[in-house]
Amino acid sequence: MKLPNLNWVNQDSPYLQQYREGFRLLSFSGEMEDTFNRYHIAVVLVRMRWALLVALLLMLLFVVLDALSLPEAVRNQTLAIRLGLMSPMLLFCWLATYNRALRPHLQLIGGATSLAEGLGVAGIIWVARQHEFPLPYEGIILITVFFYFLTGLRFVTAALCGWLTFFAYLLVEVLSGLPGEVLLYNAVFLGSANLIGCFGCYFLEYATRQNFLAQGLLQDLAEKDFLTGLLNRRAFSERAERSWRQAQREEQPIALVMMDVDYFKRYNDHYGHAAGDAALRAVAEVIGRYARRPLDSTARYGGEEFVGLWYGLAEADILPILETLRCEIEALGLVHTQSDVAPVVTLSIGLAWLVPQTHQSLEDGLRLADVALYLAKEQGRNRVVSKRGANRQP
Ligand SMILES: Nc1nc2c(ncn2[C@@H]2O[C@H](COP(=O)(O)OP(=O)(O)OP(=O)(O)O)[C@@H](O)[C@H]2O)c(=O)[nH]1
Repeated sequence: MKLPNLNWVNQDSPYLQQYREGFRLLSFSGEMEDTFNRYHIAVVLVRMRWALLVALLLMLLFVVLDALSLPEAVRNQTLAIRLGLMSPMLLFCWLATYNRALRPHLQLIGGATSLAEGLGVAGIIWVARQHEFPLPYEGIILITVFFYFLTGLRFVTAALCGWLTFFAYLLVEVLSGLPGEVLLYNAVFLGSANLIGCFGCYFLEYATRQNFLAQGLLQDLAEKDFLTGLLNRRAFSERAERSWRQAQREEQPIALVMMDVDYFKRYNDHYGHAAGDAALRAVAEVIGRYARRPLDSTARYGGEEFVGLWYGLAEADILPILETLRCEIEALGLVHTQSDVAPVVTLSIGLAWLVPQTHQSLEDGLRLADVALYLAKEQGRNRVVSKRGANRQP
């Protein structure tokens, strides 16, 4: 798959790294595999549901067919396998697709169900051979196609089910004394069905993984600042709006923070643009570590300016956090001989702390944070200045 403009994706994006590493063995590294599992289940869920429902209906059709056409001895045992093992497993798996708690385990449940179906058909063939009833073996090919293409099983699970069923069938026929040349033909047909299934299933899963990475890359391209990997201004505004409205509903305080690297123009002029970029990345890496909760966010606002939102913290709690952040930037020790404040890169921080009122907008909050930042610059830089919004404390 060729994706355009990957240069504009943040180079630390895990999706980009995985894309470059490749995934021929159908496995992603670390946490990404877990994220993919959730994505994959969401992608195949509807197909899986329908496949299981159709399989259940077909099973009922075969029950009727068996009841009408098989001799009694074969019929009883066959119906016991269909109604005692195969149908309940299909039903359980189908119901599991509707249960949120079981959904993460659908590969396992689907694999166990598929194997039960495969071994069930092999069992039915065994029963028929014991009573010398000429039952056709093609049912096992039907089941094999079902494993690979309809159940939504991933390659490894589907292949495991397919080949275990294949060997179970061979064992049944060998023990039943099927003539060698017939056995050879059947084995070649069933083996071919498995091979076709393996190829198809591999490429299906490969394409699903490609789509997953492409979606991740597009999302990074749309939401992340390509230099620092923090959220960009637009994505920040979206998230901040959500947090802002929630704070209005729940009457919770919000800390809106503007941060600006001190004397950064001089830094650029003295050390060069590349060094400036590296400094911005280092500063952003620290800032990004300070917003870990779901409603908090930090972003690059533009140039050497960053913005942050912390939800539900009292002013007395957010101030020490920002002070620690400021100290951590100083402690990076990025030498800046041109700065009037310190011999290293420093950060000025403006905090607007407020409980958003219904008449106030996010822009009002950001303006207040900007005023606080201006004061921080005016008062000597490398400091945190706080401005409280004109509202009551919760
Ligand atoms: N290296 C690099 N520099 C950038 C980037 N974006 C903006 N800048 C530079 O950041 C500098 C911002 O300078 P000013 O806005 O004058 O502010 P300052 O020099 O930091 O001064 P104070 O904010 O008053 O402390 C400019 O020189 C921009 O060229 C970037 O992505 N990379």
